[in-house]
Amino acid sequence: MARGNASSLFRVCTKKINVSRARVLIPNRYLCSFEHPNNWVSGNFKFSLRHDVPKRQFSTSLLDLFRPQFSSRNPKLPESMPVGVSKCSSSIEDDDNVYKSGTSESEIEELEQNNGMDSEGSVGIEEVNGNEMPDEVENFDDNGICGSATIESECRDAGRDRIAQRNPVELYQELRNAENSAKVNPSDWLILKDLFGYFAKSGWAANQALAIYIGMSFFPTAVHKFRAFFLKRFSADIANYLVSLGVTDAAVRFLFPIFVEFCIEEFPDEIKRFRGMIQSADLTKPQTWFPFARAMKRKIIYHCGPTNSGKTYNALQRFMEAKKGIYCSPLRLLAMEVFDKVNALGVYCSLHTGQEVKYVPFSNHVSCTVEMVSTDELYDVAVIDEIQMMADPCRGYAWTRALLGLKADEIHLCGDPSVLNIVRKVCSETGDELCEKHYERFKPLVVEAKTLLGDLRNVRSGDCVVAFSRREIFEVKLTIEKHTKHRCCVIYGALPPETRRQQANLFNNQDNEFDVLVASDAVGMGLNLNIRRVVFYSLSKYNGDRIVPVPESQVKQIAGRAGRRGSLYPDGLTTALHLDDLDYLIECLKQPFDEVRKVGLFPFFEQVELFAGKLPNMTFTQLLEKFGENCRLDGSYFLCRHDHIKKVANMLEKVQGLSLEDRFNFCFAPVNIRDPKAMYHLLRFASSYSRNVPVSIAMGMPKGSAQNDAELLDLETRHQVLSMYMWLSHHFKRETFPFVKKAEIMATDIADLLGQSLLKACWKPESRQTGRSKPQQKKEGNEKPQQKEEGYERPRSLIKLHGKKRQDKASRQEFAEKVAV
Ligand SMILES: Nc1ncnc2c1ncn2[C@@H]1O[C@H](COP(=O)(O)OP(=O)(O)OP(=O)(O)O)[C@@H](O)[C@H]1O
Repeated sequence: MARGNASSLFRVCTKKINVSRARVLIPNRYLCSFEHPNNWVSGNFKFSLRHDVPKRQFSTSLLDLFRPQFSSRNPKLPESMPVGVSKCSSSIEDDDNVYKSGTSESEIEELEQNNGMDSEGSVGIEEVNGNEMPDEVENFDDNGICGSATIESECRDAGRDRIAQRNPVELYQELRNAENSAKVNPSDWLILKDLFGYFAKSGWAANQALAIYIGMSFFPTAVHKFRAFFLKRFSADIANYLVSLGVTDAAVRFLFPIFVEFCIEEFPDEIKRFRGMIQSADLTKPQTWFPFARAMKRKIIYHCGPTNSGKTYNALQRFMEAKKGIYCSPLRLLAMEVFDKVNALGVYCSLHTGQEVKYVPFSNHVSCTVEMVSTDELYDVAVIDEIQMMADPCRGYAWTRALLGLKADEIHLCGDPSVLNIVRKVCSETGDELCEKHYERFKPLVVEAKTLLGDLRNVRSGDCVVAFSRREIFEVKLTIEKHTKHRCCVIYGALPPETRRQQANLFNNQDNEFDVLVASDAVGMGLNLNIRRVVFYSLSKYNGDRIVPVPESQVKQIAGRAGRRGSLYPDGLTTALHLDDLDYLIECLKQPFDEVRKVGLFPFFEQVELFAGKLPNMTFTQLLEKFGENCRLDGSYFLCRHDHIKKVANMLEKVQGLSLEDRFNFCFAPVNIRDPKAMYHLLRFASSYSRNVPVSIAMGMPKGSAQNDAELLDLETRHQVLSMYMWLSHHFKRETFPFVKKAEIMATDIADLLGQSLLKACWKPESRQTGRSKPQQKKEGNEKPQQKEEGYERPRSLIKLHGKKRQDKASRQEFAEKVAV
């Protein structure tokens, strides 16, 4: 089931044991529901409990309310009302699947025979008309002559009306008490059978069934059993009525309340189970998860502006003035920077990241990564940097948690305006006071129209060339160093923070030949760099699935790194390598920030544990899957992506002896899931941990710095494994990870070796996964990648390709129109 779909399906307000009111919030815009039998209103449909039904959580007496709407005669119910059969669930299977489970076709065949049909299906009985002619009915035509056909049809209509108006609870009781079904002719029988097939596929009915906790996956089985029940017991007048409606939404709507009664009686266990599961996957009202923060009177100060406008500087001033403060960083690297900077200014500050805890004696301040924020401690001032990361598909939940849960009198948020509106909304829900401070860039960013004309020999001192893959970064470095006098530092995500800092210092320092920086998008946050000009090598990147244009917000963030106040180059410039990309670059910088409508959430372990209690015998991976499908969220939140968590969970399924909590925690370990070596080590760590034996590092130090790219990749992996070991030692029993000190030393040494290796790196890059080629961009038309004689492949402008595609389409259309004329 689509996650979004499931998440907002319904909310049921319960009152003690009985449900007094159920609100069905169905994302189907066509779906109408009712508050009053006689009012055709779109809105919520109310379930009211019969008080005479003891110990029942639901009753469809409430459905009396909307019985009239099921009548085809209800003038307020348009006959052709779009019921909006939605693609509600993958579990609404096709007919075959539906009827495979539960009662078999042979049972239905038996019923067919009971219904007077021989094996060939021919009629062997009289036709049934269950409606007795009402005595008082007299029907005369205009000439005063009694017309028997008219009377008959009128009587049938009256009978149908009676059925349409009847209480579904009574109808259900009648069905239940019936011993046999009435006899109908084969064509009517087929209609009835088809009707149930249609019912099982009805998105409307499946969605409505959720209100009584019949889950999407159970719905087809429930309908199937209901069909068997109904076909064994229906009365002639019900059959007549249904046949008159045909295989239509109106017939489904008529049957639905009877179906509800049937489900409540037949499936109490399934209903209870599903209800428990849904309630335990409730992520609505996340502000209520932090009662202590809610009890405080917090002041939120939003420092809102583009990059390089002094937001963090001002927030940090308040942080340092406070008696007790916390700074929450998006990166380990930035947490380290603030830790160093603040201590250097004489404010004792500790450091707390996933991998390390550096406690500075007498410190009241802490610089931490946002995931490590404590929502138990009290602070005077908290700073949450890069608050727009609340909308990050994977890590957004950490910012949301920090904003909702921090117990601080004053919380400073630094970020661009994209989440301003949603922060306003959150503050109105939490009751916090919000104060907005708007900033402008110190100096405007200037776009250089000339570009590098596709030639990397045009780089200049102070340039930062931005590429979006490790391979491209090394290709660019190689080319620049081969064909110019410049030397390049590199910064990319897989490098340890220490190495990134070392490379940044090398670049910032004017007393060496390293005057050009080649970096990935990792340069967009955290580092203070003396960049004169940001040059985009390309404006497209691989998003894990395919190659896409770099999002505007990211282009802005990266370009904004050029020209920092107080640096050698206070005036920032930006451009692209190719002229083709210039338009897109300008467009991105011109665009206002997109407004974010939803921010991330992820359940705490306790929530997953509660959920697991409702679904025993499920693997952890299945649990995560189910949680994702069934969790409920308010409109301003989304459930963060957890593919990587599921991948780790899946790998760890075979490890016996891990508790649910262990599994949950292991899944958050920082591991590159695309690196098989790192995954292997994680599996090894978990296996040792589960056996309660000391977890060994089982990895030696390399002999020296890397001589080629394969060795460089190996160093990167080794550092990641050590970093993971350190992380685990802080999240699990320390004694099980006794070699953490050794891991720290090794990690520092490897970071050094990486730094040394990068200084002399002049080799062709390799792929981390041997045998897996890099995703190829599909060739368009006759365009061939231009091969520069110097030996690097000219990156093709995806933006231009998109433009060209549009142009081609337009000219093809034009041509087709001309031909048509
Ligand atoms: N009032 C100030 N006095 C001195 N230096 C300042 C002042 N304000 C900002 N700076 C300096 O300007 C640079 C940019 O400031 P800051 O990092 O606060 O910007 P920002 O808007 O947070 O940017 P980003 O979003 O890129 O982090 C920093 O080097 C900072 O030290």
